[in-house]
Amino acid sequence: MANYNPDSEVSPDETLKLRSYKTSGDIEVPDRIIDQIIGQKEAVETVKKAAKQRRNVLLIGEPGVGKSMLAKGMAELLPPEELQDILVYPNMEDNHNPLIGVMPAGEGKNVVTNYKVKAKGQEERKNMFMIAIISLILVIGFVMQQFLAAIIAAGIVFLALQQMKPRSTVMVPKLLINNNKNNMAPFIDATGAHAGALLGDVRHDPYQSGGLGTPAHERVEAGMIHKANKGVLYVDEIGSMHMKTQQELLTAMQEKKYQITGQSETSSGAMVRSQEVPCDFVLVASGNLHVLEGMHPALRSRIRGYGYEVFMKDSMKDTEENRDKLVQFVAQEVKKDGRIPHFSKEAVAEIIHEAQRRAGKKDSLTLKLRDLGGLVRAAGDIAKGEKADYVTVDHVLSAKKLARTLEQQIADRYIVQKKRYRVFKSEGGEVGKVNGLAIIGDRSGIIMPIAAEAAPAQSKDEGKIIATGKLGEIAKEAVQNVSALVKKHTGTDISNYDIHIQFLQSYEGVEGDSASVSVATAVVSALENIPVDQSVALTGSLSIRGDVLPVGGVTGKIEAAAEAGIRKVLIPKSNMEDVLIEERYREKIEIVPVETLSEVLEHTLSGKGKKSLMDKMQKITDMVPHGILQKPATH
Ligand SMILES: Nc1ncnc2c1ncn2[C@@H]1O[C@H](COP(=O)(O)OP(=O)(O)OP(=O)(O)O)[C@@H](O)[C@H]1O
Repeated sequence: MANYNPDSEVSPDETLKLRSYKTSGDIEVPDRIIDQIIGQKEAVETVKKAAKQRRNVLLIGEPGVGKSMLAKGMAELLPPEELQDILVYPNMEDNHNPLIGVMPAGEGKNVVTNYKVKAKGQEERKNMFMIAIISLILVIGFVMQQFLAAIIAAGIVFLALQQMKPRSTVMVPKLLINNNKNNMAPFIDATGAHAGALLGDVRHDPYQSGGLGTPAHERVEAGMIHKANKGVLYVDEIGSMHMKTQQELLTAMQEKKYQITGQSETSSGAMVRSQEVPCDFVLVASGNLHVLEGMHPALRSRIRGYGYEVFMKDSMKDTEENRDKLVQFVAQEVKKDGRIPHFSKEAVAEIIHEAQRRAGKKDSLTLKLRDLGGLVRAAGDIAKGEKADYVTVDHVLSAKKLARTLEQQIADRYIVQKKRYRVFKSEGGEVGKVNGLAIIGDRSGIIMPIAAEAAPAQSKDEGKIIATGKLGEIAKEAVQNVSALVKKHTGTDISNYDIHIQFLQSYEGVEGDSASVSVATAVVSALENIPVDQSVALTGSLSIRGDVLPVGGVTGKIEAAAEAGIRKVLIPKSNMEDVLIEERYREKIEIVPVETLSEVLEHTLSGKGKKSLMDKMQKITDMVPHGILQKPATH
């Protein structure tokens, strides 16, 4: 039996249940949203605390890790008995300043109904009075046998009374916020809302005069801040909200009430300003780290001072217990979808395997569960299309092929295009040309060919490094790093040369940080005029000591290389445990871990000149006991 961990969120009984299931249908899904949130223990604890104390929360993290789920879960935890109804009444003394009434949830409707009954009674009494007068005129006329005169007189009196008929003195209030006392506290998602929707508005009235207009109080519209009263107001990407709107949001948060006025200055609604309307909400703001740049400093400091900030995780440790949570996740997603069949135990295991791959680092499971949920649904759809009773491993594997992300599709097309136009080769040798590897998006690998040319320096003083494009800075740094190394072991002084570096058809979204080993190899090849084996691709970051340092996304990169027909791929040794390539690629490609630049050159350079260069390097390494070309010392 698995060891029981006292800190665990799952009890031993539950653990057993999770392990002995046949399909995901046997797994119980918790009712509360907060209990459905997986792998974000600290964030969940914080939100529970914040709900108790009615504190604001700022959630920072990658997309699809459960930020909005946490906000919804928080709304469930807030006490519903505090819910209120809000009414807006006409103000007889100042039509432009409607009055606000607040009462316990559920009562607002009754108040409005009472007013409506009263208004109807008054109307009926007026109509009765009119009918009585007209009837009297007609009777008198008929008695006096003055039929035509009686009818004309009745008509005139009818029109006159209609004109003179005073407006009802009973004006029905408008139910601005209608809650049910059995409801949970409101959860309002104000992501991307403009000022009017967020802060409330007063509609424009084209018939303001002549008695045809709509009374001001009826034109008042509640904002999301008011609808979130006693509940949660959730704003994702808060940094993209207009500064002025953020400022108003802060005011509303501090005051817990906010007057409603017309947001458009040219509208008649702008003349109307209601009494203060309660908006006692808890703000849950979210976004990725960049969001902080666009966030109003005072709003941020308010949350920091009177609330909590949480950095959400994007992966969790690959333990038995956490795998169990993913089992629960699959069951949840199937239940939420409501149309797809449940997963067999093996199919769930395949989803867990995909979670390992997507984490991109060793012993981890991804927590980007929105994307993983997409895979669950895609596999479910395939099984449903086949009228299968449950989802099998094959369905998941087909879904993986089918449900490729945009970045993966771009990467696929890229490989096809680059092959067609021979931007890169996967065989033979070429001087100064290296098949680098890069990542676009989250985890899609692509081949990024790099070309280097070395020519004697044009200027007398010193050669130049000419690297263009978005990745130019990285290239320059790589060449600077490599220059000391090259000089040491080949005796060639890079500064006597102008070195041109080009990233061939590099794609805009490429993260080029891991290209420095490739750049260095291309430069050495160009300087020494030794071809690079084009059936090899490589990735790695180069230190000035000549060590190859770890990089991200190795799995995606290796798969892209295999897909492109490359036979051998060099990766930093310290990344070896992060490799989780799919079975079908294992046969296709040899993965070689490397620790130093000399190992890289050993595997990439080919043909004439290689041996003498390697010998030269060896000699220098022997001469420099703690030399830069040695393997790093292991302690
Ligand atoms: N930690 C989690 N536990 C369980 N399910 C999750 C988790 N994170 C995401 N999901 C699944 O992904 C869906 C989307 O998650 P959610 O909307 O909360 O992400 P988010 O972090 O708010 O993303 P974004 O910032 O892009 O809106 C959820 O409805 C749920 O199905």
